[in-house]
Amino acid sequence: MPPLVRYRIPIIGHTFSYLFDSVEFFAQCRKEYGDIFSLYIWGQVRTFVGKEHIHEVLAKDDVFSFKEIIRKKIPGDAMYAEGFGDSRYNIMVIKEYISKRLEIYNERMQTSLHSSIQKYFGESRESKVFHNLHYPLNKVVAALIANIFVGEEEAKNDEVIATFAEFTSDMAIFLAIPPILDFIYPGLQDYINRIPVRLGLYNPAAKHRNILVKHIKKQVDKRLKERKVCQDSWERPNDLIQEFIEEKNFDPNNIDCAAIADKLAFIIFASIITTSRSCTNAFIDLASRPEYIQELYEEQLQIAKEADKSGILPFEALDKMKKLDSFVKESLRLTGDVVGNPHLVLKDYTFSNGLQLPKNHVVDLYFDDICQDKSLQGPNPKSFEPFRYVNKNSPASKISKDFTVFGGGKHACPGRFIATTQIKLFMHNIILKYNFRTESGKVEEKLRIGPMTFPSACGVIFEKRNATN
Ligand code: HEM
Repeated sequence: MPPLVRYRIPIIGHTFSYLFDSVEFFAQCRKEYGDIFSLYIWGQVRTFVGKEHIHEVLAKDDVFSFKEIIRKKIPGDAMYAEGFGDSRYNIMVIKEYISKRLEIYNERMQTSLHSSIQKYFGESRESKVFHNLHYPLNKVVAALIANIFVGEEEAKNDEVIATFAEFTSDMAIFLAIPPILDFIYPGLQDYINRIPVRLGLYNPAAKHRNILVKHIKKQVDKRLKERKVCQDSWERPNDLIQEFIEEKNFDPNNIDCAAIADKLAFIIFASIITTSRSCTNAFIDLASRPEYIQELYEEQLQIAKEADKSGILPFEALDKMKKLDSFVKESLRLTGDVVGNPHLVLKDYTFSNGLQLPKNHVVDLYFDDICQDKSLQGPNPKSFEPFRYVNKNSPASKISKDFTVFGGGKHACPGRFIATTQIKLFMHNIILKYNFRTESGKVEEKLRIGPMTFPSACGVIFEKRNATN
């Protein structure tokens, strides 16, 4: 078994150090116990795996499962007939229906971004201070993703954008409840959390599901009717609804819009807050370091020459944002989560170094051990070096042994291409349009809750650029 780090207070074990001193505490454990060690947290022994063995966890999906942890924590099975759906199908949807067709969505994503930036940040030449930028940026990303999932028309509806924006945080309540009852019996908290959902007393998904069903029904009815009338001259809409309508098992005589809404649920859950959080972090990381804005601005100005009259860039222009891509990747690398991405052990397992784990054990990845390691990241791994990846053939969407923000192995995030595309497009536009800096004039740190981080709620000063600055 992995070594259990010494602790003094029975029952509480390492819970306090995990919650209130995670950065130093994990570094100390790593130094004393090596790259695999166990801690006693919330009444349970959990194992943390560092850089030498993280890839074993990510590669062996017959042994380690992230999805099973989500299933245990979020009662998707009690809210949806099919739970959170079949993960192979979810991956296929993202790869085949979205990533391979990103070019088709290019113009729409940019148009959506232009209007969202205008809506939330405005055209005024006077400087303005915005606080808590994660809130508007979550809506910006929600509108972008809704556009691809339910189409251009429905994505303009505020109700739809609100559902896309709020779905994950409403569901994440189950992840946010501290598992205090696990001190009494491991797993008790998840069991109790499920009860009100099973009894039909509480269901955070219900409101969003109804909204999705209403808008999907409107589109499906409209499209089937128009296709019949227009026949060959009908212009096929591009979005996930249309993809689902064209699947073999879709029956136009027995349309189940709830089933279509349920197909979207997990993908909405996985896509929006992850992307908006990273987008907000990248933006505040740059506002914190205004000395890099000019260099990035010059790159964006050069690329903007390829835009058409409406300011839409060709899809290939994204590949030319070399410095911006590196900046985004550095921001992702320094997200600041010390540990995370828990996996359930599905069967007894022996690591390549001989340490053994029993079935049903939980293993977390020790991210800092990769993200802040000199041998993997090069000199000054703790400092933010925005152009670290320029000319390294290492784009932000690339998973590798030294970059596990999108996981790795078979279950590496299939949405990473769309996520990085959206973050870069947002940053490109915001850099071209505004000058910005933190209100404090300092580097703003993320909000830390235990080993996890959230975007800073700090003030950022926006000033609309003149044509000359
Ligand atoms: C910056 C944004 C994002 C980050 C940091 C992120 C991170 C991750 C990570 C670490 C995993 C791996 C979990 C594992 O180890 O099994 C994952 C899986 C997943 N992500 Fe993302 N993600 C992001 C955006 C997206 C987007 C935009 C989508 C959808 C369009 C998406 C869909 C998924 C799905 C469906 C899975 C599960 C894959 C599977 O079961 O094999 N993600 N993501």
